[in-house]
Amino acid sequence: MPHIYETDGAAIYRQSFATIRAEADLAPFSADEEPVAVRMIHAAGMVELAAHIRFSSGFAQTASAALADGAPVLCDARMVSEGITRARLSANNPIICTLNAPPVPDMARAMGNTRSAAALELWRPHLAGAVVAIGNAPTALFHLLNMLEDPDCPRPAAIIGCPVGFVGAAESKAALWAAPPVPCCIVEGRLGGSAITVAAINALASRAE
Ligand SMILES: C/C1=C2N=C(/C=C3N=C(/C(C)=C4\N[C@@](C)([C@@H]5N=C1[C@](C)(CCC(=O)O)[C@H]5CC(=O)O)[C@@](C)(CC(=O)O)[C@@H]4CCC(=O)O)[C@@](C)(CC(=O)O)[C@@H]\3CCC(=O)O)C(C)(C)[C@@H]/2CCC(=O)O
Repeated sequence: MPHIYETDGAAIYRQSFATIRAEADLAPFSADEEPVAVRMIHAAGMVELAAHIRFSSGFAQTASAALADGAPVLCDARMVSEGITRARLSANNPIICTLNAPPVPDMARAMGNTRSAAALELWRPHLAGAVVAIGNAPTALFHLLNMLEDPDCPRPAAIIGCPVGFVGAAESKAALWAAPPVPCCIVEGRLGGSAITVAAINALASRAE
């Protein structure tokens, strides 16, 4: 007997989002934040994620407006940069991931840091007004926060800080949340990851359409 399953992509999305809205506690989110949270939950397949998502005041509006204005999206990993749905970005926004740029391994050795962190040094010319999407590397988020301690470092418009894992993820996000240099979104604790981060960008980009 062949397996019977839903084959209509739009119907699958409709059913997923209806399930999330029925099962997740979305009450803490504003009207601007809710579609972003729903899409992050969708990417994680986990309605309990809702309890760990935090938006600083004005984040969703600021990030959406920056995307609508053509802000670059700066990504820590290729998994993030490749996941962004280009068609949702109405302003042909540059999507930049410097992780695999040729100088990065030498820079990392010289800095005594990871490639993920060293790659952010190449963001400097693109940082002003950008939307930052960190979905993998805790060291990238820590390094960004250190860069932004310098008042001369250009400011991004908004930061999605959702690195995942057991070493530095919770701590880097707690540091961002404790003193956000610009509006930000985090997933508290060990949870996070590239897919959740991409989902947030894709939701914010859709709002800008
Ligand atoms: C310590 C690292 C962690 N990586 C995690 C999870 C995942 N990483 C994947 C992949 C394919 C990549 N991770 C690198 C970014 C690589 N990962 C690291 C680093 C060693 C250090 C980062 C940090 O601690 O901040 C980092 C290398 C570096 O020097 O910066 C990656 C570049 C490694 C590589 O392939 O060379 C690569 C990114 C590729 C890209 O997209 O551009 C995973 C898919 C794991 C796998 O391959 O099995 C997975 C993806 C998770 C996600 O959703 O993004 C952690 C868990 C973040 C971990 C840091 C914390 C910890 O608890 O260990």
